[in-house]
Amino acid sequence: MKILVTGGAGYIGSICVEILINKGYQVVVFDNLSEGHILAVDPKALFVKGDIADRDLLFSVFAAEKPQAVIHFAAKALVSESMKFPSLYFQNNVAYGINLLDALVKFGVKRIVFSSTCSVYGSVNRIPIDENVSVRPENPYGESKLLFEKMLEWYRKIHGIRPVIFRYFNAAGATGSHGEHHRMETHLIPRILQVALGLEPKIEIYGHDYPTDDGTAVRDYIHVVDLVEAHIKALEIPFEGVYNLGNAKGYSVLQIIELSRNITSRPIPAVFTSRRAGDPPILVADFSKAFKTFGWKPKNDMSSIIHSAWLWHKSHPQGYG
Ligand SMILES: NC(=O)c1ccc[n+]([C@@H]2O[C@H](COP(=O)([O-])OP(=O)(O)OC[C@H]3O[C@@H](n4cnc5c(N)ncnc54)[C@H](O)[C@@H]3O)[C@@H](O)[C@H]2O)c1
Ligand SMILES: O=c1ccn([C@@H]2O[C@H](COP(=O)(O)OP(=O)(O)O[C@H]3O[C@H](CO)[C@@H](O)[C@H](O)[C@H]3O)[C@@H](O)[C@H]2O)c(=O)[nH]1
Repeated sequence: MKILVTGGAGYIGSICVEILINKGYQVVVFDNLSEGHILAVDPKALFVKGDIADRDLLFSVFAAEKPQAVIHFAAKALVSESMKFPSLYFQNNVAYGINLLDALVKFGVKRIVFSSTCSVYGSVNRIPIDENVSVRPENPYGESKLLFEKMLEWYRKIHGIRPVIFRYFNAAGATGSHGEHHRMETHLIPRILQVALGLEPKIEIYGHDYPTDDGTAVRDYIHVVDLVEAHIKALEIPFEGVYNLGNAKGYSVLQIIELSRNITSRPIPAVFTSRRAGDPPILVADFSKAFKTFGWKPKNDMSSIIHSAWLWHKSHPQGYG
């Protein structure tokens, strides 16, 4: 089976490509390298440097390669950036995405797996969050993902596309060869590990007045390999719909720092600063719909997530260079 992976040079996409190739899939990666890295792309995949804004190039790749399914990771994916530059998010994640949806229709590709996010929920009263909780995004990033979900639903009704929408909670962790490397790293775990490696002096904790046990924000971290397993199931089993993917366990920023100190045996200095705009206080998944529908559940706990990330950061202190 041949799969087109948009954003396959990025963090989650490159690990998905690695695992797809190991399982014997043929893979075409389509990525503009705005954030991803060519060295993150498995050499057994066909790599096309392109932007999903480029409708002609995208259509020519569909015509030449005839993929049977698409996994759509390509996106701008930072909550904080979206609070400064909403236009980037609506353009990249919504407007340009229309080219991809039209390509599915034109070339008769029915299957698309879409990377959505728990940011569609915003601040919620009920924890853990299941898929029936009302969606009220609190940042343009979450809104842009919700808009793409809605477009998928219309293409499903009108064109018979069979979408699977995965709302990931916080992806983290690494494989032996692939890990998280963003040019301007903003994510909590890689930043903590940069401090552990001595590349940064301290970790800033954004906010200590949240309505949580220790006052810092709580997230549900999910191992990237567990996320990828759900995508493989979506290629192998004909289910559709919207599914939360998380660990169903919340960890505060302080708890993540403490666990990282234990795992790395490094001191990891930390300081409190103000809240980051757009960040909800608590996001924790109820993933029982995914379990009931296609038998998915995460295998990795918080310690193994941080441990795998630590091994990768130690062996790749400059990431992909
Ligand atoms: N990392 C998380 O915790 C998380 C959580 C929820 C959802 N997601 C979603 O998962 C997906 C992957 O996230 P990630 O953390 O790997 O991000 P990433 O930034 O590492 O990867 C995104 C990739 O898409 C590429 N890209 C961006 N815009 C493009 C365009 N217009 N045309 C072609 N390529 C383009 C980038 O170069 C990059 O390689 C995103 O859609 C993100 O919204 C991520
Ligand atoms: O230096 C830092 C970095 C982060 N945080 C906090 O740590 C938590 C996690 O932040 P981060 O790792 O940046 O992830 P999120 O902002 O939660 O966003 C990620 O997780 C979302 C799902 O929750 C995805 O949709 C996004 O694409 C992905 O970037 C948040 O409360 C941040 O305020 C800090 O306190 N200090």
